Amino acid sequence: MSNGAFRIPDPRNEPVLSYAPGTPERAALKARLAELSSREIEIPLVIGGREVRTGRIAEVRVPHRHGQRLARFHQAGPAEVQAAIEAALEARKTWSAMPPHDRAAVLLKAADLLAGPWRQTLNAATMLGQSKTPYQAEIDSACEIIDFWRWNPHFMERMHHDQPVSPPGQWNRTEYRALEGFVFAVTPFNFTSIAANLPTAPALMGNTVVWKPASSAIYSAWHVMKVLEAAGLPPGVINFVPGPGRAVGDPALGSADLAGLHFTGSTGVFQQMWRTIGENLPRYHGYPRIVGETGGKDFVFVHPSADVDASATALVRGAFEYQGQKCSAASRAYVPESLWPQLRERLLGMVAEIKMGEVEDFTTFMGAVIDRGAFDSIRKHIGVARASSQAKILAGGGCDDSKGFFVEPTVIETVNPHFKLMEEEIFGPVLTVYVYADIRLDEALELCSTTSPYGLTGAIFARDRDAVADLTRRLADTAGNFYVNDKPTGAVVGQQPFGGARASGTNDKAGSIANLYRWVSIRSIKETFDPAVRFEYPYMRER
Ligand SMILES: NC(=O)c1ccc[n+]([C@@H]2O[C@H](COP(=O)([O-])OP(=O)(O)OC[C@H]3O[C@@H](n4cnc5c(N)ncnc54)[C@H](O)[C@@H]3O)[C@@H](O)[C@H]2O)c1
Ligand SMILES: N[C@@H](CCC=O)C(=O)O
Repeated sequence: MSNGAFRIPDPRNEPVLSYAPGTPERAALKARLAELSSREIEIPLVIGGREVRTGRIAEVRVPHRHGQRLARFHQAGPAEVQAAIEAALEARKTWSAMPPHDRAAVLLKAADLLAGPWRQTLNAATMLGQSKTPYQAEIDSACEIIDFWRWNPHFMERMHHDQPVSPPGQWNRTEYRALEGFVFAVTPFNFTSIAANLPTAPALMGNTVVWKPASSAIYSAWHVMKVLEAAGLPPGVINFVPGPGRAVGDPALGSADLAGLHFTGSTGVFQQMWRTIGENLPRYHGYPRIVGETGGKDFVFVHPSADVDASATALVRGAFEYQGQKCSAASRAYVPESLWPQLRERLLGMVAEIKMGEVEDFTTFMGAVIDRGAFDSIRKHIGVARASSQAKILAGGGCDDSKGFFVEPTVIETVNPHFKLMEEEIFGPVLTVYVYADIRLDEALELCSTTSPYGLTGAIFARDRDAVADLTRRLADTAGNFYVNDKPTGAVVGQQPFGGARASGTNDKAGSIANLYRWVSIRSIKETFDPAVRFEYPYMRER
């Protein structure tokens, strides 16, 4: 493998299109939505570049109109996983040896295709398959993927430029080799961009990948695969193996050739996979790299000096955009009693204006939650609040699954800072607020820091600079992505590298050089130009 000599085009963030009335992108997106919605497709596995049909079929339905089937997809089992591993190992022989700029070119071209002719296909697929509004689709399935595919090549170039010193007579080199084996990428339903990044970041570094997308996001994942193929990704570099978690996960994690796991999803699944890897350790050729970004119980902490309108807006956007199904979503808030009457009025006023419905209606702010399982789990959590004397539902609380999986934006106030809904990830449009006495600010900060096991995102609102500095320091371990006077969602590649610690993951920051370092096995090469030809050292001489 050669590090090559090349210069990657300077990355820039893809502009977010507005989709305002009269814009060409709005017309193009509507047309694509109509086209995709009008026909059902069949989705195969892709192993070694070949489509594979297993006949073990599952369905993709539109979450906001579950009577509509979008696709039927074939599911992998152990035999197909084994075939995918073999295809990955075969492809590794040429892909890992390919000059890095050639590998980068595939992603750069895919980014251009997505910024251009493929943009509305992937946006429409994400809207239909995952119930995202045009804006939520645009920031995810267009801009964030394009950013990953432009910034990661730039980070790879920076990495390759990091070389050791060479004293006279020597040349020391650092070679950034691919891991030996295959990388298993396992992706969640809620971000098409994460589905695109988890297999492609290791692939960029020369690895070959077995990719298991989430069953509830197969439709957009399939289109990601098609963009990559259109960009010239060679067969076998990324193998697409949808299927039930364990049916795909167990044989992949049990393979002696497992070199890495690139996971995003829930904390429980990640911990189970880590345990399995630990148990399988004796059979692996090496120590698999484990990168996992998982759940959150993300907070907004409002200081008595905060701007009320800005705090309320951040709570609404942070808690309810994409139906609260972001790992970064604001799901607990700490508000001082001095501001609560005003803040509650602003918050509930905005919530009352939220329109929820079919996302093809461009006036909606929220769509449906992903599936029956999510709907039932969120409804159960709301039921806990309804049944408790320690909590009061201030807005929303309604759930309706007659046509789609709709859950109203829900605001709950609790007098118990350890109420279940202040501690557990719900992954739905539910915000729980704890009102603290202004004079007990210190205690409230301590609660904020220690209440949940997670450490993903958090936001503080304050105008007083001393307070900003103090809260930033005191909440240092609470969030891998920390926001001052902004909502805790919406990280941008190249601007706010994303990831959390504590139970939220390994914090390897997707879309950053830190993440790419996890997908290389460094070789140090020392070349001596004038090698020693006698074994004695000068101190051994008599004179
Ligand atoms: N921290 C982050 O960056 C981040 C980003 C997005 C989502 N998330 C988290 O993801 C969760 C929501 O996504 P989800 O519902 O898709 O998560 P999930 O854990 O249910 O599923 C994630 C993936 O793991 C697969 N899976 C499940 N069991 C498996 C097994 N035994 N072996 C192999 N694969 C298995 C699933 O099929 C899916 O592809 C939330 O907890 C959210 O906070 C975190
Ligand atoms: N990176 C996204 C969250 C990804 C998790 O779901 C954000 O910053 O809102």
